[in-house]
Amino acid sequence: MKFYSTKNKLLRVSLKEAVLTGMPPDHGLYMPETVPTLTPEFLKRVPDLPFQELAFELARYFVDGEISDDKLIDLVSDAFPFDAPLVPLSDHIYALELFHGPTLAFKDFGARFMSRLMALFTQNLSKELKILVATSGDTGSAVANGFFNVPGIRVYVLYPAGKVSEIQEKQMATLGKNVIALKVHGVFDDCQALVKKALADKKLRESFVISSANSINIARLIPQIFYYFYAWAQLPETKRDKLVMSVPSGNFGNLTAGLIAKQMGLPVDRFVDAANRNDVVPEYLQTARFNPRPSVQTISSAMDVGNPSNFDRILDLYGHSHKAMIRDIWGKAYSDEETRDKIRETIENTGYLCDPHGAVGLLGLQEYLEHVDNTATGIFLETAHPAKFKPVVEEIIGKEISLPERLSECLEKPLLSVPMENDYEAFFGVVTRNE
Ligand SMILES: N[C@@H](CCOP(=O)(O)O)C(=O)O
Repeated sequence: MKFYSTKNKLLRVSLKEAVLTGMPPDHGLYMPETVPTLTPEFLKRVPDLPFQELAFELARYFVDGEISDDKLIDLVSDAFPFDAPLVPLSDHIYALELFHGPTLAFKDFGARFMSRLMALFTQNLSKELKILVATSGDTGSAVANGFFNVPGIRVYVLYPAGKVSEIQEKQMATLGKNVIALKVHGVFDDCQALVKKALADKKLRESFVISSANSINIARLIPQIFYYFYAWAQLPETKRDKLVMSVPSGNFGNLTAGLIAKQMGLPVDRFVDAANRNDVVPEYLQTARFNPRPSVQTISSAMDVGNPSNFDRILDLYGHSHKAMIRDIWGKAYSDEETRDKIRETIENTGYLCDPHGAVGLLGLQEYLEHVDNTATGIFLETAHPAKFKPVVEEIIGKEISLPERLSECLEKPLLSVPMENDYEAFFGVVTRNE
């Protein structure tokens, strides 16, 4: 399988090159040259496959010819020692819990797969690999955890000062060693712009091997395809025919992975793009105008993205046709007030505690099922554990929630982050410094 740039379909590279460079030199994004189509026989087998086996079977299409089956089996077994259970909230609404990994967010799927892939691809590399990552909360923690202590790799995590939860900050900024946390005076989009500028910087590229662990890197998206199939497979057979999946969205890597899964043959009728007040994509879906703008802070902070990177991939998947895109995606944005009410109402009515991101997903799903199509079964993605947003969630439900042990461990440790201005020269200086 080769990967092309969304800016130039003639530019084709191997998976290794796509993963180790993160982004094509023309500032596009890498896409698989063909989206593999699954046979009906394969789909029939999917419900019988444990997650790791399903991950192996699906990953094979993308790593074709570059990683042996033996190595790939080891990679997926090591990357995914946790589950992604589907939890019913009613007879037609289900939560896909993606927070059972070490940092309690869906980003663990992408970060752990990617770190192992990169470790394989850099085995004979004489230089250190520098991974640059911008985060509004969850990516940073998952990447820091996934790459911590990996020999030959140094990670630079850029996060916006004061705009991630206390727990997220502790998760990414207390590790030290090969994980350098940079607390940037700015918003997430500033961090992302610094990373993209560095990836395109010829001077840096000449001296170092540089890549990104954000969802601009195709290695983050491939493993996210797996859990869409796994979710569908966990539904009772009678409910698998007409499915709607609601994806809380920020940088749109998660939704892009779902759309690729649909093109591969996942029987999903439509996706819901559930957004917070950072609503440039729902706005595009409604108006056909894409108007990126600075992000605003919300209680679903990991989705505070004003210029989502993966929108270009979604455009590419639909041949830049708005008409084609809205056949597959319906989008809506929700306020913090609506998110708070949804968390409160859901725990009161069903006993299920959503995190703010999952609550946005549930809001979108319920509105879709009530007003667009009431005959479908719905799954919303519960992307993070509610304890990651403890103060916000406790204030909403009016009672304390306990912290899973793997979260409380890092709370005792001191923050090691380095403050940094939103300034490329400052970032360049940090990345080029000899540690
Ligand atoms: N939601 C993100 C923002 C970065 O997105 P990514 O999917 O491109 O890594 C976060 O939690 O940091």
